[in-house]
Amino acid sequence: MVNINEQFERFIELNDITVARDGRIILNIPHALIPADRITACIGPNGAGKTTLLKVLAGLIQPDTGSIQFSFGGKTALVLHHTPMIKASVRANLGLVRDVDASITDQEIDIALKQVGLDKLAQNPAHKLSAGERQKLCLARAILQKPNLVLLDEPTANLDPNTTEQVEEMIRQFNRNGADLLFSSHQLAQVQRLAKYILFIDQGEIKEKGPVGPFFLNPQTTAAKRYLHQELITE
Ligand SMILES: Nc1ncnc2c1ncn2[C@@H]1O[C@H](COP(=O)(O)OP(=O)(O)OP(=O)(O)O)[C@@H](O)[C@H]1O
Repeated sequence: MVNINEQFERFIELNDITVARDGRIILNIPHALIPADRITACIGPNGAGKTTLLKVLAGLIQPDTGSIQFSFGGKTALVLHHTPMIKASVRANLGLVRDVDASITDQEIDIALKQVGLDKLAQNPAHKLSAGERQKLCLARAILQKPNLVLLDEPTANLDPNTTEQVEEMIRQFNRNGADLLFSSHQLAQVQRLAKYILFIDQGEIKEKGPVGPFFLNPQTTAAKRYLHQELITE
């Protein structure tokens, strides 16, 4: 693992983290500082452990061993893809966020709907939304939680280029409004457009991390070199 004298304003410190499933260790992080003061991308092959890491950071999965410390408030919101919707309106689905924070007002819900461009669809049935609209609804849910750190699992998977651009702009807006983000992605061009920092995960381990530019120019590990090479020829 490469560590270039890193200093983060806000960070998450992981110590001795392991997650095992079916007798196999799927996440193994002896020690890592993960920045929470910028947009960070988590990349790596299928099955590397990216979603598992995001879920651990969001508190959705309890690791089998180890500890996690936030240097800040630690309020996170996790946006997964394939989030199920209840058979009710877009607005009602968004209102479910009150389970997390009962103080969220109707007015805040209206503002969030507008921010993600779903205000015209507010009364439509949420389970009939397109993939892109669904993702925007999930982003609105995250906005309403006023998190310090937003965790996004493949935020533009299965979205067309236009909707991808809209979602990317929402991510930037989130960041401009003061939230920092950690997202996983298989789209390296997107990673370069959005992220300042990279976590490269392979076989459940953070094999490499650092600023985006040097990582793409000069990856240090064989695993990262191989991954970048394969992704770039198929992208
Ligand atoms: N609940 C579970 N039970 C058994 N195995 C699991 C479970 N959750 C994850 N895994 C396994 O752990 C590994 C890491 O999964 P994870 O979803 O974190 O990978 P990923 O990097 O997000 O992959 P992808 O890019 O394909 O989404 C995979 O091999 C997966 O099959």
